[in-house]
Amino acid sequence: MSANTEATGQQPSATIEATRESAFIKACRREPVPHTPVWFMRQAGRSLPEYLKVREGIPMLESCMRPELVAEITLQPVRRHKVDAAIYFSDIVVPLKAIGIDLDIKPGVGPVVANPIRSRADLAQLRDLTPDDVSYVTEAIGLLTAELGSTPLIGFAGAPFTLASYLVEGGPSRNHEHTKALMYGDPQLWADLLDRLAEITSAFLKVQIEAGASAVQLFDSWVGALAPADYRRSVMPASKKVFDAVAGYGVPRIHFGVGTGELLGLMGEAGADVVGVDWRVPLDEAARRVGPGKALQGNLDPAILFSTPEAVEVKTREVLDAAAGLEGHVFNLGHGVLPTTNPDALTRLVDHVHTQTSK
Ligand SMILES: Cc1c2[nH]c(c1CCC(=O)O)Cc1[nH]c(c(CCC(=O)O)c1C)Cc1[nH]c(c(CCC(=O)O)c1C)Cc1[nH]c(c(C)c1CCC(=O)O)C2
Repeated sequence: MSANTEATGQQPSATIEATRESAFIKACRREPVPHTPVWFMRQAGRSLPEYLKVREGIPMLESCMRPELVAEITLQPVRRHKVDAAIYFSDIVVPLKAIGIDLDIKPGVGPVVANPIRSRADLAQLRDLTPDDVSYVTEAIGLLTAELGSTPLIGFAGAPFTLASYLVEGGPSRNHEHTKALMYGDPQLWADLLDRLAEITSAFLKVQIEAGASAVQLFDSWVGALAPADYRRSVMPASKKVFDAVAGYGVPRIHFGVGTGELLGLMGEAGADVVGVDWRVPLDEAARRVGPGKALQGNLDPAILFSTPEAVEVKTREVLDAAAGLEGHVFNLGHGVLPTTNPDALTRLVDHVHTQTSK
């Protein structure tokens, strides 16, 4: 293990202190809250006209490397919607770009990798990530925490499986055929690939926490493609390595994937403090699957926001009722905000959850 991915067990930074009493951090820690905290995956982005304006003419990856722009985009949904946490504006492929992988984010498509990783020789593309590779992240988080005060900033990274899926397929994939071919056909190469990605991901999360992020979310968006036995054997060790690497900081660790109803218990076991749930499994049932000692995050269907305000309130009530007996609940959508969502529906939803749950 390289020096920069060892758990440090450092004292909490000033930012961790400043945000400790926030509803979001308290819910993650399963402590009593003044109201149910709310944030949205993909809350910064194309649903906001102010985002489209500042991004005009700037390619996605370039925008992730400009600290002032990152700070502005990250703050936009906090100002507009009054969400309880900010999420750092970036993308899961940013650390891969930072270590020199030839990739781009194509509008309307997603990450596209020039030279997919499918052989042992291809592994040489993956070198260690150092803080110097992502100095713009440290700089942007410094700007952000100064602005955010007691509002927590969530740092994030892609989990080893989801990153591997982009690297092996060469781009977005519905069936993950090359990824699964490698996973089943060359288990040792697969394990080595995921272990390298776990090292890079751990280093990237540490940079964010040391710069001032007061929680982290590991996105394993596409891992729902796997059966539990395969997850346990071929993915969980690498995800666990990431969670273990940042355990010493004491910041809440959130783990999220889509279509992961059958994996929720294992995803908690991998080391998360908070398990993210998509809209397919009600939160009370998710709590039974995850077991005690974890908070849950979720899980309103993002598509419901295209319906009437009354329908949104009915579905929100269902989520809050299912969450009533949980040890800790962070309200979120079951996946990211869809790009054509009316931002007013999001603002209304934050206010509605706050008023419905205020003690
Ligand atoms: C799988 C995944 C990716 N990126 C991410 C994931 C995991 C979350 C998930 O499951 O949705 C994570 C991500 N990507 C982005 C964020 C921003 C922070 C936030 O507000 O949540 C986060 C957390 C910005 C982005 N990442 C991307 C955009 C759109 C680019 C643009 O605005 O031009 C944004 C705002 C590009 C991207 N990057 C990726 C996809 C699928 C896309 C969308 C492609 C498209 O529809 O254009 C890969």
